[in-house]
Amino acid sequence: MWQAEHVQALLQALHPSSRVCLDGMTTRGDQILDKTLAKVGGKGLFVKELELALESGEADLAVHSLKDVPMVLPAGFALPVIMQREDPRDAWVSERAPHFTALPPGAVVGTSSLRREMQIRALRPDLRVMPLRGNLDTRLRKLDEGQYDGIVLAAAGLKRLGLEARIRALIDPAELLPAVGQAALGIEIRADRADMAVMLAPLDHAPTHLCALAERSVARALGGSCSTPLGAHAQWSGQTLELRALLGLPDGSRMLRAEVAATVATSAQADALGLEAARQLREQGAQALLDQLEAS
Ligand SMILES: NCc1[nH]cc(CCC(=O)O)c1CC(=O)O
Repeated sequence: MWQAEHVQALLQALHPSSRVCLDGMTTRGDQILDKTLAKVGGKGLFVKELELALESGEADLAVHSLKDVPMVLPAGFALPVIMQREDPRDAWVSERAPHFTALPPGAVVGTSSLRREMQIRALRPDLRVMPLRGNLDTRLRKLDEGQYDGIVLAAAGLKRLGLEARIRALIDPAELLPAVGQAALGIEIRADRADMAVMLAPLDHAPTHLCALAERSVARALGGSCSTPLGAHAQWSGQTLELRALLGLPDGSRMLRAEVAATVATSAQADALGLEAARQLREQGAQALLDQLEAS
């Protein structure tokens, strides 16, 4: 809702003679909270219901956390706008230790993300990683009740909801590579709504958009799902796009890394950079890893 209200306010300011209305919806991803996302399975858990509203014309645009948007959109939909991203890092929230690497042996870390679990266990195989789901308040409450020694979640969500004070450490992407699209908002429309694309265009942030395309390209090329332990993070430094990607097993026993950079000005070049990262991962045996993940 914060994200939708944020876009509503920006759009309303851009188009004072229009009325921008909010139609709050929940999705399967919001409703099913007793399972990890990897176990709920299926693509588009956080977006499908919104696409139905776009399809029927009940809604003109849908605001998503880009992280939750599948790498391939269903036919007839488009994602013309990627907004400037918040802090893309993961955050460490704990009263017990200044960082998860400083926890005593056997301590319990909460996260339901296989990407986070893999990277935490690679650095600290002795820690116990336990499932943690629910909205931000629920996750913080479970921590405060003492079920975990610390939890890891996206810094962006905490910052947006004014909970930044809970952050004990912002984790360096070199230690914990963020998810594809983390901390960026994407706006989805029906592909035939050229009128909406024009109205929304000023909300797009070109550097974030290029980063997001590169990150999404590597994930798409590997053909994983939300249960694939995959991280990808791009940074734009004026002209050069730097992209890092990481694929491995949830227990952290195997991790493949790619790092690529190129001068990027167009969407096609950003896509190509993602493909190059995927190629590097495949060269190191990504397919065998993906097959092993699929079978497990
Ligand atoms: N459904 C998971 C999800 N999708 C987006 C965010 C956080 C905000 C963002 O990355 O934009 C989260 C929660 C989390 O990872 O802690």
